[in-house]
Amino acid sequence: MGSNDEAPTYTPWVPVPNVQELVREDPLQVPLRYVREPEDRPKLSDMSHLSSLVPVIDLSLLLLRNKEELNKLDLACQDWGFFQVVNHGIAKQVLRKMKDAAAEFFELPLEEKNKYVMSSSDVQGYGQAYVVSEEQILDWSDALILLVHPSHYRKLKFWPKSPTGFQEIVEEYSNAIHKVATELFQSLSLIMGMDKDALLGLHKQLMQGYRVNYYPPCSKPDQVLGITPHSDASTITILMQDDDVCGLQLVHNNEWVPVNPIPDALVVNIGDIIEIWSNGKYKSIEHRAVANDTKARVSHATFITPNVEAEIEPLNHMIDPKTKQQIYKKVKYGDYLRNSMKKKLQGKAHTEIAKVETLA
Ligand SMILES: O=C(O)CCC(=O)C(=O)O
Ligand SMILES: [Fe+2]
Repeated sequence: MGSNDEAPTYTPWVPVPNVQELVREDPLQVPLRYVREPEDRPKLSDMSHLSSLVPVIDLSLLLLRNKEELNKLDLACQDWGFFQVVNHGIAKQVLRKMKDAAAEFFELPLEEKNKYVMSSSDVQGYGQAYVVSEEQILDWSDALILLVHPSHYRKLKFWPKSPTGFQEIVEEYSNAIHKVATELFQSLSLIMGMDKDALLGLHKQLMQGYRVNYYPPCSKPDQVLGITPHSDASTITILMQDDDVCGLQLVHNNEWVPVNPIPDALVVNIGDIIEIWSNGKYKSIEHRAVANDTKARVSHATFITPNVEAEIEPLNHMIDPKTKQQIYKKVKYGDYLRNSMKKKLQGKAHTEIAKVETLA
């Protein structure tokens, strides 16, 4: 990791094939290194009725400090670690422009996209992140990852110049998401028993990363995963999904529950850092994406995180005064992030570094 002024890098990654290109060459091939163990394969039976259970939060009500909505948020963070946000105030046109620009980018020829290819020692750029060994089973997806805030972390050489206006729309979309994130932080601060500005302050200087995931269609969707089950090493993640292609699933009561898109809504999930600050009261839930055999899916994840220099530990007032039991210990966010990025995605394994060891 570099000094305070340099963008985090952390890697190196093992280079692997471009999945979109594999499918372009032969839509029927599914190389063995993508095939999951039987117990990890998705059941593609229709579970979409469960999706309606995922909480839906109205941000305009949160901004009015509506008690019922704050209560709903509290339960969503405890029971689900996930919710969909409606009335978030971002113009449909901004969402549309971001979706169109990203879709156009992924349709470019490989040599054009490879102008922005992630080098093996970086987290920014176009490629396949979290591949750390030749042996690991690979995800059925490609991604473009950009650090957006703080702005001196931006490496503009990775910001696509094509399609025209891509950089401007990333900026506009990211600013709009940033506003939603800070508004959500106010309500999260309140339900965590703090002053409305407390969470933002705990970030020191907030970092924001943007990751566009591209999941090509797969001829054997029941044998692969678009993205391996994981929790996010963020404070919160704000995800924009396609309006008509499903794929995201979360764990709830030991079942994989799909999070089907509500048009123009945003999906928010609680990341590991809120789980740590709240000493486990609010959960960073494992999620994954499944592939389908008909249509490519694109998702846009914005990771909001503390500064690499910020020290993270359970908030005093969130530790039970009777038991004083602390699940997590103090960790520097940069160390936490570096640890999580040098491992393959594997559920919540990367959170162990912040756990208090318990005597067996
Ligand atoms: O594509 C999705 O729905 C999930 C993406 C995701 O979990 C991530 O980028 O961390
Ligand atoms: Fe995620």
